[in-house]
Amino acid sequence: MRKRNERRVRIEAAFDRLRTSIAAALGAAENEHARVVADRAEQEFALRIAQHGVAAVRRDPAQVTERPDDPAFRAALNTALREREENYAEWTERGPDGIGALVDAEAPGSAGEPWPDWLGRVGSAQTPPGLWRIGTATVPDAPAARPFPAAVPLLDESHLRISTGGASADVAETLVQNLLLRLLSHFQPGMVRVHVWDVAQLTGTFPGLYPLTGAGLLTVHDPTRLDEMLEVLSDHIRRIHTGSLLGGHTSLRSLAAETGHRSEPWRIAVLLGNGEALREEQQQQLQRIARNGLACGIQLIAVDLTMTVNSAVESITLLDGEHARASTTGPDALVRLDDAPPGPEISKASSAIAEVFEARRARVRTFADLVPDRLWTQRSTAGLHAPVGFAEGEPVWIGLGDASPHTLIGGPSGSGKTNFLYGMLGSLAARYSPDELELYLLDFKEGVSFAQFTPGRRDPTWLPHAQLVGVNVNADREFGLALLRFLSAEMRRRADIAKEHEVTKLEELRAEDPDGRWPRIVAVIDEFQYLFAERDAVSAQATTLLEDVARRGRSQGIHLVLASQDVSGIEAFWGKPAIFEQFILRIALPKARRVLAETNQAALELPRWHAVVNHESGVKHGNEIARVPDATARDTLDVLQRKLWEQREPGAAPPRLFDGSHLPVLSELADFTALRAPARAPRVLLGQVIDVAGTAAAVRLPQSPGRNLAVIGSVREDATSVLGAAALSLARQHAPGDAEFTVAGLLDDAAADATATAEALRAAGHHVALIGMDGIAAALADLAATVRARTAPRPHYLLLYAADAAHTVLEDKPGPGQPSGMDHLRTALKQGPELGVHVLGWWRSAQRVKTSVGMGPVDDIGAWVAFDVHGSELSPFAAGQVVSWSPRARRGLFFDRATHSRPEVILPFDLAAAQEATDG
Ligand SMILES: Nc1ncnc2c1ncn2[C@@H]1O[C@H](COP(=O)(O)OP(=O)(O)OP(=O)(O)O)[C@@H](O)[C@H]1O
Repeated sequence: MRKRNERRVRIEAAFDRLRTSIAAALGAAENEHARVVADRAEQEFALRIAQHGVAAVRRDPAQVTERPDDPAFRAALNTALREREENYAEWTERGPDGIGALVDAEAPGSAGEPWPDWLGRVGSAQTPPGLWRIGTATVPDAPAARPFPAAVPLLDESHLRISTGGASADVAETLVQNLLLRLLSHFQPGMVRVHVWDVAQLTGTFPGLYPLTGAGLLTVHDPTRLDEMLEVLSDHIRRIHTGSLLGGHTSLRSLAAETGHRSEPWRIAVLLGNGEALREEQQQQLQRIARNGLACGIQLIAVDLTMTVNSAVESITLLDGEHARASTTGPDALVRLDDAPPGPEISKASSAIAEVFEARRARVRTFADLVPDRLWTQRSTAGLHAPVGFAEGEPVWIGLGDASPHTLIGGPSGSGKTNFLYGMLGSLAARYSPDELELYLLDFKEGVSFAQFTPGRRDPTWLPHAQLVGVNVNADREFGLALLRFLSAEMRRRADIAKEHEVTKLEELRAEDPDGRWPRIVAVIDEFQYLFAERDAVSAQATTLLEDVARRGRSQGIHLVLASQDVSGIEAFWGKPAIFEQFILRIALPKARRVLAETNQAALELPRWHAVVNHESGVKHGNEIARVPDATARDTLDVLQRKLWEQREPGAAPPRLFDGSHLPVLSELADFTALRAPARAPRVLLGQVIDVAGTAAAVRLPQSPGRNLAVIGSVREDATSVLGAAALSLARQHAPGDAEFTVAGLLDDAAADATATAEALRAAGHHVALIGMDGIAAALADLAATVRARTAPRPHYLLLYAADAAHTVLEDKPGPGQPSGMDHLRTALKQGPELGVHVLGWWRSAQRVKTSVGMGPVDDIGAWVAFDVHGSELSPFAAGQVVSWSPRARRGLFFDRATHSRPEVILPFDLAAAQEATDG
């Protein structure tokens, strides 16, 4: 952008210099006049020479004197010539060459070179040159009338007005046709579209360009239907303002500078008038088009049309069949217009352009065509733009930004929704670096569709933009909540920092903090309807969070992409227009229902592997139909991913993978490896919370009442995993000998687990008493005695593997009036924690815990993890609150009175894998 502006300033300055040096030269000649008057004999002549112009008098002295040999005349003429030379010296020396060099630089290829060098060759440029050549100029009054090229700025810069003056209409037509040929030949075919309205004739204008009509590159409007053409142009302006330019850009040019591609062709409207005024309403409409058109790529070339425009306009006035004056070269330069190429050459060139355009339109575009030549060149400051498919060979783009913050994608199973997402993600990831775009990808479908973005055994690459990938989460709706919660928190964080900079939006924040890293975030949730699958607390929370992110994400650069087989049944959407309305970009795959507006049936007629892309909330006039390339096949997205991966920052971390079908491995968890001895209030890891960071679920065991842990449930694997993880984490937080462990295996089935735990603790150097059913009563009696005597010398952890299995044994009293084993257990539970004695026990049902701890409130169990226990049985353990929990395989519910307001779902660890890892 800056470069363009500099270029423009340079061009304007050069032309200003040209005009002022010519004007100065002429002005100086006028001053001369005054001086000469004082010197009589010579003066008389000098005066008349000045009046006629020195060049003219030299050509024809008879204008001034009948005696050209008169010494006074000669002296006056010589003086005038010498002074003219002096005045023009700077221009003569530098002017023509300077302008020549400028035009060379600013009008490359077909914009400036003679037609034999380019006519017939099809252009490929994407960005417009600053100048377009019209002919050769000279300044006749200059002492050495050296020629220099004459050119005008056009596209995005200014309109052009041509007056035929004394010349015939043909001359104007040739001039316009030359310019059109230069324009059409410069760019990739299709980038320039021409509309012609000729008041004088129905056909016959620009016959050489006719081959372009069939391809739709040239539209000739009926002389009586100017309104129609003006309406077409106005429509384009309206559409561009409400579409492409909604994201805050004021022109297609600045948008293109940002996105690296021109999203709309230039439309050149040639109006050939006859000098008569247009009707008032046409005049007004034309003025509106002139005013707003340049920003939207609409360029007027008006010949003999009386109109006042208050936007940039250059003008050319024809003088005769060959010459003209142009506003860029000023009134003193005479422009000899370039000749037209021969007619057959013009037709041939037009046909070539039309053919290439048709071929482009017809060619089969693949995933590779979605990938730009240069990767990671776009900046996401104002939004994200990427092509997702093709219409008639040309890319169809999507935009995520202030104007269309979020996307809803619908399509029944097999319609290619996942494939569409792949194409879209690939196209975005190829354009924006990971510093400009971060991806959070979540798939509720069974299967592993997004897993390919994480490193795997066969393919170690990953998508560097991906921060988080969640697969097989259909049973873990909480993971969807976790993602929404994360987005909501990130949104708040961004808003707070923006506020510190006294701005409100990400775009402004980026301007204020140019060195900061502020990527846009795209969060994709495939089959998001699972989030709302049940009428429960998860759905309710999801609705609230979704509303928050959907409404406020826009200004913080956080974009949601929600995809679903069927959006019709999602109450959260239909019942909450406030959410739905934020999803302005709609993508409908064949047979998708309700993604588009109700009256918009486009998806029903869509052929296979096509999509309706609609940036206008699904209303019909926003439909763009795109053919979607295959992004699922081999050598498509996988190849791109490898390329992007190779470009990643050194040290970049792979995305976190949450795979609902796998359990986390304790030894791989940063929360585990960070545990250190000595710890005053050890952190006991029990499993993993379902959140974006993969945080461990942990309880602290300070020396205070109630800090015991109950694991409740009948499934051995789950319960022993929690106890094992707890023991291993405690082992890391005490130096050998600083703590005591008693591990009680009270159930045959769990004996091996208890032994494994004891061995792991011993391996870490700790003192462990491993006991069975026969030793439990004595061990409890000892522990209770220590507690009662308040003499516990060091922390002591009692790990009970199936505490309830010992109930009968513990209920025995050694003698009348003496406390039972159960009494000792209760003493340890109640009074132990404040002395550093903690019970971590597994009970096989909620009722059995109650039997152990006695009736009344269960204050002594400060934290618990429950597995196959129904929510209703758990409320006494959660301070009486209603616990809604339907047990599911390999998931537990965790509650810690000290930190939780309500229980949360956790995944137990896969301890066998941890063991293998340690062994390995
Ligand atoms: N544009 C396309 N061109 C060629 N093949 C495609 C295209 N889109 C999808 N396919 C193929 O069609 C099949 C189904 O596509 P995809 O998995 O994307 O559909 P879906 O709508 O996500 O279905 P589901 O929800 O059942 O997974 C895949 O085998 C994929 O390779």
